[in-house]
Amino acid sequence: ASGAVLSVQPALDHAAAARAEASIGAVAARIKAAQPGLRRLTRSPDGLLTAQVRGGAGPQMLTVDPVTGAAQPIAGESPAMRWIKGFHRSLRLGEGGRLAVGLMAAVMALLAGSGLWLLARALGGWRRLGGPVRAAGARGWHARIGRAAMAGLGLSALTGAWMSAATLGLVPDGTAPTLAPLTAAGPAQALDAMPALDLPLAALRELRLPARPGEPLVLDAAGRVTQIDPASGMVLAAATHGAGARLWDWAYLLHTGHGAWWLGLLLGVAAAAVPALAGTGLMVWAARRRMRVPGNVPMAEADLVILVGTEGGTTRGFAAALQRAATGAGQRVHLGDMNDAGPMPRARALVLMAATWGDGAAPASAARFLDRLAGLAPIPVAVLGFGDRMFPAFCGYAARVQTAMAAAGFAQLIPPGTVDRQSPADFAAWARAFGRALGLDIAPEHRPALPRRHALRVVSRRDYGQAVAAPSVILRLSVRPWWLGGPRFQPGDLLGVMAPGATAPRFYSLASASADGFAEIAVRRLPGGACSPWLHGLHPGARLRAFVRRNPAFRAGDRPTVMIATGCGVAPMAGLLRRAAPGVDRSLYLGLRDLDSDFLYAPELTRWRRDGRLTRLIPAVSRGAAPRHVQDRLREDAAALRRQIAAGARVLVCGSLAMGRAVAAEMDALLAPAGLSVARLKQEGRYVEDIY
Ligand SMILES: Cc1cc2nc3c(=O)[nH]c(=O)nc-3n(C[C@H](O)[C@H](O)[C@H](O)COP(=O)(O)O)c2cc1C
Repeated sequence: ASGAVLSVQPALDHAAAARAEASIGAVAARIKAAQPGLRRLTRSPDGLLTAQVRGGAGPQMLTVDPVTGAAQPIAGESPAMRWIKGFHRSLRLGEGGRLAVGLMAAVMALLAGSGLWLLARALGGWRRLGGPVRAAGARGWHARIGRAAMAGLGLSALTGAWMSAATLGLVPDGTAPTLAPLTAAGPAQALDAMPALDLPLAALRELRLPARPGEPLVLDAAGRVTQIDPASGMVLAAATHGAGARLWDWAYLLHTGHGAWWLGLLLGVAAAAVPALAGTGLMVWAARRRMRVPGNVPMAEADLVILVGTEGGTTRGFAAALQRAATGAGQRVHLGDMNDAGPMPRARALVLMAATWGDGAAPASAARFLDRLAGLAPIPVAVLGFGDRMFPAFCGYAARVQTAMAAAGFAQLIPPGTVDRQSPADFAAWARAFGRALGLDIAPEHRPALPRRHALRVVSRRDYGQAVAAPSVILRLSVRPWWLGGPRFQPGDLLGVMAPGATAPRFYSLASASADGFAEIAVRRLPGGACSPWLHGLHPGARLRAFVRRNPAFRAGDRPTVMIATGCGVAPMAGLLRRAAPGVDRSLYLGLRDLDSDFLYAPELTRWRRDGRLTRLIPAVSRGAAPRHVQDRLREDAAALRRQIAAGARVLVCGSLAMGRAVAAEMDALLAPAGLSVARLKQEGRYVEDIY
């Protein structure tokens, strides 16, 4: 905090300093004419000129204007600023305080470095360091704030440690070299006529004028200390600043921002991030403590290692049930995250329980697992996938893990299993088979609690598509604000709805953020569906209960975005646009049957097109004179799309499974000439699908 306050000073000094294009000699002459008692002239890195003047009233310090030579007494630092500076340098505790501050700076440099390393590891490598952070809550904020402030904090900490070491005499400081006094002869020349003073004012650090006749002038400028003969104005002797002093100068500049006021402000912002980092760090630590598993054995000592790949956290509940049952059967069990896989010398089996997210992608706690696989010694393995049969890549990530394990030489303990929609029966059946394979008599059971459900009320409905046999409805639902216990969500997150009598929830992409004050979904009526006919029967005033599932991959941010949607798939796109600001290139390829019947969000999209949030709206109308599908439109725009995506645009796709596949194939074809592919973009988190 003290650093953040002090960081403002260079900018203030910079603003206060008048600039002059003149030479040191000319400015010194001007000031000497106005202040005959001038003894010493110094220039701060920010450009403030200070004169020491000896007059009838004794020595005086003045701030001088290099253009006019006018001077005013220095107001002196405010007591508050002096106090803060003292605190910042030594906690106001003298030499011991200095040492403590130096050590704290060194520790901070280590923390910044190790924090960066951990972040790179969590994001999947140094090259992904700039990529999106998926973690939610305090963890996500800790990572984002840390990443933004890391360079500034590291720099402040390293240079601060160096400066503390210098004031303690451990490394050389910025003291200028001293020269042996020489005597000069003859009447003094005018300052503005001396060749040795013909240097730009910006190079000046200090100029000392002779106190007595016969003494030389001493100039510290441009990295050299010189003695100047007042009679000839020529250099008598010179010494350059040593490496130590130059290092000190750099450390001073980079630490304080004196001499680079904008750097000072940036460092100040970074310093202000420290309290935020401390707060979020503490929250992460507390959450970790709450997650501690009772009876957990370290990985290196366990007979059985259970590793979990989860994003939403539900898979962990199943894993804990297995851990408890196996522990009860006398096994020494380790339960941890797939990302933390390491040596397990005593284990006789490894269990991998992995959910799948975002069309076959790894969940957060397993993102790094496959990279670490090469370092593991093969032991028998059992893979259990968690997923949802609604998704095309059902348990796709678990299948990838299974293939990779086999390739790495891990024998299969039992065939891979799957758990659909967190089915307790699926899990119990797999667990019994697993127990038999290990000779354990276990029957673990786990019934996941439904996520907290919120009461919603239908506020309005808009009906579309009857005329073209695609009945769709946009339902706007009231929600309680989150600070009163209501749900928090972003466009693209999913609303889980359980129709009366249904056994499993259905998910709908949200077309609004909780900040909009309502939840909105678009529902296509599927004949014989478990949920959509029921939702289609709801009218304003009707009540329902629903929960929110985060879908952090489906975000647009402020990057150029290519959105591709058909039918009700336009809902999350509308949500993103509702919250978007103009000025970013966004295009929407929208598949529909008939412009007059099933053009959902037509008024909004037209408005957003006009106010600049949506750069292009490209409808693909599949019925009528010239039927088109979105993939046809993509093909027509191939060259432009290739350019945009190669330049970093994100692609978001939402709609039916068939459409998602057709679009991916078209995209692969049009991206190939740029050396890109859908798979590659997916890996970079730049091609995100929400297809069903
Ligand atoms: C946004 C999102 C994407 C999903 N993608 C898939 C998928 O591609 N394949 C699949 O089998 N399951 C998918 N699922 C279902 C989850 O894998 C399943 O709900 C799992 O039980 C979640 O486990 P977790 O809470 O431990 O992360 C997805 C779920 C969500 C919310």
